[in-house]
Amino acid sequence: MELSLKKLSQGHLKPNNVTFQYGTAGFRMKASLLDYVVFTTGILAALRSKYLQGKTIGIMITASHNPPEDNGVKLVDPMGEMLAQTWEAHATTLANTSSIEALIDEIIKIVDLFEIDLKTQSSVFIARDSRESGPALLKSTIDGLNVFDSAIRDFGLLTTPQLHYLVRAGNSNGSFGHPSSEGYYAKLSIAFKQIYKINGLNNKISIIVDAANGIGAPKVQELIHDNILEYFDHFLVVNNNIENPRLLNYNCGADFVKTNQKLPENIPNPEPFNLYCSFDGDADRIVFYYITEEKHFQLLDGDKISTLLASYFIKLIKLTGLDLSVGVVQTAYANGASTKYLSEVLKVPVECTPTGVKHLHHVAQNFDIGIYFEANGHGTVLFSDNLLNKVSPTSSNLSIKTLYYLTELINQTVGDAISDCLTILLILKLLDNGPNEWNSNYQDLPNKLLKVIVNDRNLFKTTNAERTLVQPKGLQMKIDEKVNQYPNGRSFVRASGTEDAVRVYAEAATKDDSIALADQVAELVKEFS
Ligand SMILES: CC(=O)N[C@H]1[C@@H](OP(=O)(O)O)O[C@H](CO)[C@@H](O)[C@@H]1O
Ligand SMILES: [Mg+2]
Repeated sequence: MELSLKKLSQGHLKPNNVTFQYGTAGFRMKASLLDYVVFTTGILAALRSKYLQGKTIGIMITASHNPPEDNGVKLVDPMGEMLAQTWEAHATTLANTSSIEALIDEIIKIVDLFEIDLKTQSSVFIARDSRESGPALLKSTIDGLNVFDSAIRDFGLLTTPQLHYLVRAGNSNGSFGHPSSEGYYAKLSIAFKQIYKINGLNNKISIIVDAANGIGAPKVQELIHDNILEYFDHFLVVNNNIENPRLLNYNCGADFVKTNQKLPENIPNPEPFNLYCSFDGDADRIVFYYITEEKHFQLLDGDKISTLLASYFIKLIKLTGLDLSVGVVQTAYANGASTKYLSEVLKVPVECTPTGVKHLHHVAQNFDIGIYFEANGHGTVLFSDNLLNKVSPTSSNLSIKTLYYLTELINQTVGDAISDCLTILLILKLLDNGPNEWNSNYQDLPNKLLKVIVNDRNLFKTTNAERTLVQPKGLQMKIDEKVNQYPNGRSFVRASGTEDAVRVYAEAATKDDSIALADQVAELVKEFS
């Protein structure tokens, strides 16, 4: 190991004065700083695979919705989940070693701690999004993997959820689907066709997809054009230019639409009540939207997606006659009106977790149907083994059959813009709803999200799923005083896990109040930092 490490580490140096942290979504920052990080992450992926008796681990090189000059890397565990939290610290430690000797020491510590048998062959699947820096970072990652002579399959350009699917398929002996892009398309499109056909749907589907000029563009086109185009009246992908990497996420994409609450660029002649959706740069997030007769923009975000899914699954479960639990998991950023609608109207249990899909995913596993979405559109539905044992494609009950195919259509490893898109489009048809009916189930409370730059965001510590500050001392009390001045007021403050900033969220009965409350809380944050 030492010899190959010395040889392979040449050219990969830790930049001075930077501290790396495996955060909410792996490592993410300016691509120019990442060479050493991807090298050490390659090493860690190989170690993790060896530790798990040679099961395949995934490496995704992406910075999602960040600007084109950024990049990042995250690891995928064998069942398609995010890297186990206990290993995040080891990823951080390796990335912060500042000499080969220190790196060797840390590797040996991990090998000893987990009693890893280095003779076990490691296996890794790797993919990247469309960023310009991707190929060079891929090469450095492979150098890291080769320190331990890993079996590597490079899948080239993929969406993040495709890689999650492939890793799980690669570890599941065919029971999850074929471990190839074709296997992914086949699984989704077969389920889509079956749901459409067995339910006797005959209205065709229309959708315009804004793909953020990211990798979702060619992938959703491949899936739909090659497999299910005959079910669409109108299917168009805009912002589909991945040839010019500078356009990625620029004035388009899920994050732009959610943050600015307006149409992305390049939507041709927007028509009232047409349904649109936006992916983010690596296609693991989706938000929908439409415009009204008066040309008002209406956002159907992660909270609206959750509520649509919950109301549909509650109806479906009744028709199956099965005894199955349904629950929804949100974060503190979920609009208060959505939480109220879910618990008071739909009467489903709603859980709140800290930000980051790994937290939501974990809690969603407590239900037979665990629906989780962050407000920004990242989420999916998980189905329990109990449920999977009760559904079958050969059932004589149409609802049980439909439920079976939904478990195939929905990517249970992670939020998946393409899979979520197909699922929502079908559910709208099954409920015979248009975007306006979907949007009418509750009205969002006006809200405002702000970023405050502070000297040290680590001073801000929270509890109660990030809704209450415990540090700096005294700040929470001041926030509560402000909140109490506004009808339906709610506000909380937390340090971002992906950016060097503190986020302030506020909602209130009117737009002006939500802005005023956010501004006042932001002022308090500055005072206390
Ligand atoms: C308010 C917000 O949207 N936060 C995002 C953002 O996390 P922060 O820890 O807030 O920076 O990026 C995460 C990773 O993509 C995503 O999971 C999360 O929802
Ligand atoms: Mg993303």
